[in-house]
Amino acid sequence: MMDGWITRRFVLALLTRRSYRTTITIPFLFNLSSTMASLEKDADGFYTPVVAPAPVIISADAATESGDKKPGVNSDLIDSTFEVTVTLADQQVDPNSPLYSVKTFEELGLHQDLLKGIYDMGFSKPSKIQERALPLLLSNPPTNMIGQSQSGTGKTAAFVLTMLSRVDFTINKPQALCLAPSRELARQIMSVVTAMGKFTNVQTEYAIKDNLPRNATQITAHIIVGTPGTMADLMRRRVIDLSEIKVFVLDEADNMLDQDGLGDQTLRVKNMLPRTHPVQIILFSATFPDHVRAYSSKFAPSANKIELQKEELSVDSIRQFYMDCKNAEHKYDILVSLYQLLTIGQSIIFCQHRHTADRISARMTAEGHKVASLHGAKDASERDSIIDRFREGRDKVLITTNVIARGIDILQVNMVVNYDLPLMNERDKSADERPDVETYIHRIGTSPPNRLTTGRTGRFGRKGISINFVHDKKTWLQMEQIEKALGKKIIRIETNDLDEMEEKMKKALK
Ligand SMILES: Nc1ncnc2c1ncn2[C@@H]1O[C@H](COP(=O)(O)OP(=O)(O)OP(=O)(O)O)[C@@H](O)[C@H]1O
Repeated sequence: MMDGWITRRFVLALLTRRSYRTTITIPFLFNLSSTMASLEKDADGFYTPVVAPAPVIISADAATESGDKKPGVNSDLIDSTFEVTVTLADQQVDPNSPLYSVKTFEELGLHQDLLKGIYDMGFSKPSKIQERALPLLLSNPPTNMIGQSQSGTGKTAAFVLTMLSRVDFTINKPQALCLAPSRELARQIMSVVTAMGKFTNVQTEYAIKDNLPRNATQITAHIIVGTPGTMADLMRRRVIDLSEIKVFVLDEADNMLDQDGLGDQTLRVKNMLPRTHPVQIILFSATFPDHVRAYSSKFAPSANKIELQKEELSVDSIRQFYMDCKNAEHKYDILVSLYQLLTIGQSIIFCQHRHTADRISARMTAEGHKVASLHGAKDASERDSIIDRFREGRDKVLITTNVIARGIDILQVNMVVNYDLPLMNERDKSADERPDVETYIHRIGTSPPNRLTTGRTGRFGRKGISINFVHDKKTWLQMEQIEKALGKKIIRIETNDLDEMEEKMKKALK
């Protein structure tokens, strides 16, 4: 299913392409209408529209900034063509107030220890989304936030900074909770918490499987990052004292709220939050399909909304290829023949099933290739060491399932292979064989290498390519649907001409 929002953006982008390149701003009428009407789930589980107040929409300019770069830092993140749309919850306030935009971290009035942490991470100034999101996230009284921007635009840093700045370090109780869809992503987020909080006294704890002893009685850490099932369990057993919780963050929020996926667990966590005082709810994701978008407004009521969109979304796109394999077995042969290319940088191979990932990795290993496989059936410590080895570059090829399709930030990854295309039925265990376009976007990203970052490939202006394997009419049609939804041609590469294949790919990676 394609997010209509992205399709509309695409059409709009085509119509207004010149404007995007200038400082002219374009109010997003489509978004206006989608935020004005939210949906409510009725007893049968269907969504019906309820009318919400019209938002005030302000747009930041779309100018590309120049100069003021700190060499060696992720400057693409800072200097990018962009469009930010802010929808303020409080319609009485002046949306053009400079209070709602900052150009430096100093303007945010952060504690010196936090500023030190930020600079120590090499950040010289806020990214585009941070410029607009941070003043809103940090303002008092705390207001909920629903934020959407592509992978790698600085969302994690924004919500981590919010959690850290709201913690009272003199109180040894949990004060911020953050949920992510996988332990790998929770660990990645925690690494940002510890890096940014390096000069503070922040205490942290994981709420991920097998991290705490079963008989753990009390967590006193200030910030807890985890996955929804384990977080809910620790809350239910009162291992987490909730009395001082001030912030509740969902990363990859659309995934976390999806009724067919983690939605129930996430809701359980939310329902256990204290009602004695307000808790700031922060939702961030790169994608918000329409049905989740509506639900998210109920989950985080009266939220400020912020969206950042790069002009290239779905228009130019990352280099995407497909290979027409003869049958399922031929996919394996092709993958093996790609091995040299896969190890130029690092690669992630996505499969539909855990057993496929294991089978391919066992066969490739037996044939002398060095690959690793990671999926949800592996035990916790094994998962940690596999992703750590991959992060450190000790393994170059990772064969996996959708478990790490979202949010994993590994700079060296420049190739993604969709050994199996992502399908809707992987999300909801249904018989729905339509392609899952959101997951596809998360797996590979969809913009060209010159955007600030993409999904797993091409982050920070590095080049990246994706290759889709199709092997019959059904898979070909599924890929065609993805192609149509993204509005970008996926180029065929012959599977019988290895030299041409290598040449094309090397050229794409240059
Ligand atoms: N202000 C900044 N200046 C420089 N680098 C930054 C800044 N903010 C974030 N980064 C870096 O940019 C990269 C992407 O940021 P971050 O992980 O916060 O993005 P994201 O939008 O959360 O991505 P994803 O959707 O994939 O989780 C990280 O390596 C981070 O350290």
